[in-house]
Amino acid sequence: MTYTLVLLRHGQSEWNAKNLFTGWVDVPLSEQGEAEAKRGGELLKEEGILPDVLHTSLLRRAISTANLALDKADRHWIPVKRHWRLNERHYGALQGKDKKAIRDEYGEEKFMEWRRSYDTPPPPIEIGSEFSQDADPRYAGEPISQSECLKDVLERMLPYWEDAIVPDLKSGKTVLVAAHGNSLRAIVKHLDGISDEDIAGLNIPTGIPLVYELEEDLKPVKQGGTYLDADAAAAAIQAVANQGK
Ligand SMILES: O=C(O)[C@@H](CO)OP(=O)(O)O
Repeated sequence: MTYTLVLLRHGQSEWNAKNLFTGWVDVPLSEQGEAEAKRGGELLKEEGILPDVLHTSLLRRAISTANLALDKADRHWIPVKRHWRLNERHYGALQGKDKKAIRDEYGEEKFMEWRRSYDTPPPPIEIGSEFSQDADPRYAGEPISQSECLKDVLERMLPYWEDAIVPDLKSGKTVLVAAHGNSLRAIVKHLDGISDEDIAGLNIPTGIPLVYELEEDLKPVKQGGTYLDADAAAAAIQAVANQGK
């Protein structure tokens, strides 16, 4: 028997459209992002991949995407679990900054190190500043960060993966995880056993379901899983890679 896991990055957000570093800032979907989310749900329905349970981050772009997609798939009624451990990577002092402006100011190498290196976090965000989450009640009492690299994301995501997602998979449920570019990169790195170096080259497109069939030991039947719209995914992956240029 295999287990079915569907990973869904939120549709385009208003800040994706403006090319701003977002991280934990809770921005809404753009109109295009809403359309992507609905299309994601239609793809699930067309393929007959119908989630039994939903896991989301605490950020509205993931929550809204899941709601729109599941409504299209007639699965709006399934149980939901949410956790900050599925949030986007905390982008530290870069949150709210224009990607191209940061690239122009610091150069391509530093820009890519902050965006995609496995273990170099951006500079920490100042407590109390406009785009900091330190006073946000949804994180009260939680060990939240002031900046994260992908390694940090993987380490804070794994307890939730093991304690909440794996049990749902092992009970035979089709599991939908609606989350973010970098929290999903962490899950994919873990599932596919991607090296710290190679993960830098992996980007996840917005709004296109990525389906993994997993063996009993949770190894993917097919490395990299399957995007339900492969052509759209290839184009959208390139667009993410080109951000800031
Ligand atoms: O700004 C962000 O939070 C993320 C995702 O949109 O960007 P990047 O792809 O540059 O890691």
